[in-house]
Amino acid sequence: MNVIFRLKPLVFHLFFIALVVFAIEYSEHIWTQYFTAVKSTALILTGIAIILAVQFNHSRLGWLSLVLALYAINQDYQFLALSLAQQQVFLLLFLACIAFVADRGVYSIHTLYRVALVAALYGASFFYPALLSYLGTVPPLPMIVLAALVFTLLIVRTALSPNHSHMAFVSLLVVLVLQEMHFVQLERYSLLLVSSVYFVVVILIESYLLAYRDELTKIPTRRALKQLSLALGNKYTLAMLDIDHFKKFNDTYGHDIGDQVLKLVATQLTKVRAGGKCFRYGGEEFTVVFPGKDKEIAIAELERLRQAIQDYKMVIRQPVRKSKDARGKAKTKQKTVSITISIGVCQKGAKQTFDQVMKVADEALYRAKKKGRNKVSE
Ligand SMILES: Nc1nc2c(ncn2[C@@H]2O[C@H](COP(=O)(O)OP(=O)(O)OP(=O)(O)O)[C@@H](O)[C@H]2O)c(=O)[nH]1
Repeated sequence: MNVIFRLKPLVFHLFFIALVVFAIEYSEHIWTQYFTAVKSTALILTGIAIILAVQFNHSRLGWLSLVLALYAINQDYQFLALSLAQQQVFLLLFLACIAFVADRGVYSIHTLYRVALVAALYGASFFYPALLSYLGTVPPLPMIVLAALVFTLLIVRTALSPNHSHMAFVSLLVVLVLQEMHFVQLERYSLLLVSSVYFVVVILIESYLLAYRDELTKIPTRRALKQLSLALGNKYTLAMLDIDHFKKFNDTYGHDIGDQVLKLVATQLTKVRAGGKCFRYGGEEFTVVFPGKDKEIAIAELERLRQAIQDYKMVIRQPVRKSKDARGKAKTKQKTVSITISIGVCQKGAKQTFDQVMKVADEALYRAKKKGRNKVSE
């Protein structure tokens, strides 16, 4: 179930690339008159994709753009000395490998490793037909089998680490297979156009998420809160939330369990109703903003959240010191703990700036702590 949830954004990727592919395919007859313009546009966009990939540390998408550009240019100049089948094998193998290496800076030794990888895959695809005839199998079945294998690998990789780059690899593979099966018939430069537009979008989305979404809790960051503050009207209520005795929790159970607590609280906060928007302000502090809402509505909702977090029983596994089970593994015991949060609320007053509203909410939070914690204060 969790795996399906992780792969959910892949549907949007496939939908987006299908849209771009079919839009280009169905307008290709118009474009053919301007083929030189299509070529130049595809190459320019590939250049932009590569520059963005290098700039925003998405080198794998940069490498993929470069390989696709070589694949397209090879149509005119045949410098790769590979048959069509060999080129397809090369692309499939490259997709499989690039998904399993990390994004690395271009000005590092890793660039040499990537060049070596490309050279090794070139060799592998060169000898692929010889290998097939040695094994006695007949194309094109092995190509489809290879594609299915690579597809499985990419899906596993995406499920393990569901980022947009991995989803882009899967989507591109789907397009290549559809192309191979003649469901779509894009010119190579049109394919390059599709992939470069797609990669630019993916790099921009990834960079946006990096800046505006918290890596640990996956909720918007303080920077996103600042952004929202510029768009808020004159009426809103803001709450500052802080986990109680979090330092003690960290010291007792360790930083990893502390991180789990942060994730748990964030998950509960994302269930906020009444139009509330939650943010990780920093450390163990969160902010919830209710645009257009009076504080009475916000307080009722915050009370509900406070109660929900208090009622949630978190199970912690702790190693029992020096005890081992029959297989020699360290024994663990389970413990259930409750987390509580304190909340300070402020409704924007006339002429109050966003920073002033935050300051007042922070002072209210301080009072909630003083009153014994696990409280909403205004
Ligand atoms: N595990 C983990 N701990 C963090 C993170 N960010 C901040 N902290 C810890 O949060 C703790 C904050 O502690 P304090 O500010 O003293 O507050 P507190 O212990 O919650 O006490 P009260 O707020 O008074 O109830 C510190 O120990 C930080 O190390 C994080 O991302 N992960």
